[in-house]
Amino acid sequence: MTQDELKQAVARAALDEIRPLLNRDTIIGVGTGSTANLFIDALAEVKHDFAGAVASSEATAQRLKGHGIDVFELNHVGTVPVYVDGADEIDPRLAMIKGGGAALTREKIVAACAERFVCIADGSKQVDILGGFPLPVEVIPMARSYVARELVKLGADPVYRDGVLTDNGNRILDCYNFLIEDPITMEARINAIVGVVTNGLFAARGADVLLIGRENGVERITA
Ligand SMILES: O=C(CO)[C@H](O)[C@H](O)COP(=O)(O)O
Repeated sequence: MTQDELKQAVARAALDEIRPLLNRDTIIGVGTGSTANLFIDALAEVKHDFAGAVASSEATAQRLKGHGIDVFELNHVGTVPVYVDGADEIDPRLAMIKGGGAALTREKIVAACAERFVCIADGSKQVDILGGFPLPVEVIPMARSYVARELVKLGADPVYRDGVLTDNGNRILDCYNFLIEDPITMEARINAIVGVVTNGLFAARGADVLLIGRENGVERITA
């Protein structure tokens, strides 16, 4: 199976996972990226069975609206019963690196407002230790150099993601050569640097359910 087929399989499995939660008042939290896009396409098939969605990025909002799914502002919704999103890496405790698509801050906000986080990923995303994928850090533009120097002190090799502006008008530093033994502690340490908006470690609030796509089918793992 190709990586796209594995992503397709987990997107459909996510629809089955959330189907029992759907009623005409249900608002779903929806993530960003190629796997989340396939989930949105699957969700469109049942769009008359729920109220709408909260989007974790402008791109996701556009895709949802393109399917005729209503998009709600998070401030008007409060909590959502479930948030479905992909990941760049996920470890055995279901801590993740996210933000390859630069949507990490809004993703983390919607995830924080969700009762359950369902992560959908192909098998290539599963790792023992996070950090093979460069950890994204969203920074206030004027703090970029300062934050980079602080990240070096933590052991990372930060690289400015040239030409990328987040939906929040900020910049991204990607931390290379940075294996993360203790994701909960590192998430907090990076977030404590002045000028950091947030980082792509989703560890304090990781996934509750992982639907992982492999050659022999989709495996469901709970935290
Ligand atoms: O965090 C993300 C975007 O900011 C995505 O969830 C992550 O990059 C995975 O993307 P894909 O499903 O395309 O592999």
